[in-house]
Amino acid sequence: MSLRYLTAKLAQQIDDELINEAGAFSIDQLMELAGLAIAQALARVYNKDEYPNVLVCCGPGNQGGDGLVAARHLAMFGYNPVIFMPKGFKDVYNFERLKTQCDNMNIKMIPPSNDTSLLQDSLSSVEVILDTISGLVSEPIQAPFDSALPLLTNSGLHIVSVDVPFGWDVEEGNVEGVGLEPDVLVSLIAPKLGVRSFRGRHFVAGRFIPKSLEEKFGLNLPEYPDSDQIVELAMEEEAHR
Ligand SMILES: NC(=O)C1=CN([C@@H]2O[C@H](COP(=O)(O)OP(=O)(O)OC[C@H]3O[C@@H](n4cnc5c(N)ncnc54)[C@H](OP(=O)(O)O)[C@@H]3O)[C@@H](O)[C@H]2O)[C@@H](O)CC1
Ligand SMILES: [K+]
Repeated sequence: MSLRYLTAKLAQQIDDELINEAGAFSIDQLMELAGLAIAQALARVYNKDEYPNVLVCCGPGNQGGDGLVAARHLAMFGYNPVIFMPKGFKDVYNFERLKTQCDNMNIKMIPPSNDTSLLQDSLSSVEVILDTISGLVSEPIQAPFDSALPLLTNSGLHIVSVDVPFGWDVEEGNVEGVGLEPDVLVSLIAPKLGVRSFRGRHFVAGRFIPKSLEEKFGLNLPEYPDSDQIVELAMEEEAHR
C-alpha cells in the first residue's frame, strides 16, 4: 500500500479531527511539533557550519506560526535565523507569544515595508530560505508576497518549503509556473496532491498522528526511524507513485 497524497479538503479534515475531541490537541501543541520537525529537516540537509544563516519567510496563517516556531528551534540548534513576516498574523494572541519567544532568542525580524530593499539585503546575507508562507490555501499570489516572490526565486539560494511551495496550487502543483522551486520539501502529516511532481529531497513530518486517524484516513505513512520527528521518502517510492 502506498503513501496517500491528500486533497486540500482531506488535509483540512485531518487537521480538524486532530483538534476536535477525537484528537484533543490544541493548535499550539501541533504548531510546536510541526515547527520542531521543520527545523530538524532543514538541519538534516543544511548543516549549521556551512549554512548558518536562514531567512524564515512567514505567511499570516498557521503555517506562518510553524515558521516562527521553526526559527526559534533553529536558533536553539545554533543557526542564525532572520524572520520575514510582511503581513500581520491572523491569530494575534498566538503571534505575540511566538514573537516574544523569538525576541528572547535575539532573532531579527525584517520590519514590514513596501520597499523590498530590506528583503534584498537579507537575501544577500543568508544561505537558505525557509518557505512557511502558505500551505493549504490555493489563491492567486497576493501582496505583499507578490513583490517578494521574484526576489526569492532569483536569489539562487537553497529553498526548503513546507507542505506546498509558495505559488503552487495545493492539488495541481506549479501550474502557473511562477511558484518557488524548492530543493527540499517538508510535508506535514502526509504530502498534498500538488507536490506529486516534486523531485528534490522530500521529508514527511508529524509524528503525532494517532494510529486510529492514520487508519481511518488510509494514510499508509512511512515508518519514522528511531526517535526522529521526520522521515525522508526514498527516491524509489517517489518514482513509483
Ligand atoms: N497538519 C498539521 O499537523 C498542522 C498544520 N499546521 C499548518 O497549518 C497550515 C495551514 O494553515 P492555514 O489554514 O492557516 O493556512 P495557511 O496555508 O497558513 O495560509 C493562510 C493565509 O496565507 C495567505 N496566503 C495564502 N496563499 C496566499 C497567496 N497565494 N498569496 C498571498 N497570501 C496568501 C492568506 O492570507 P489572507 O490573504 O487571507 O490574509 C491565507 O489566508 C498547514 O499548511 C500547516 O503548515 C500547523 O500549524 C499545525 C500542525
Ligand atoms: K509553503
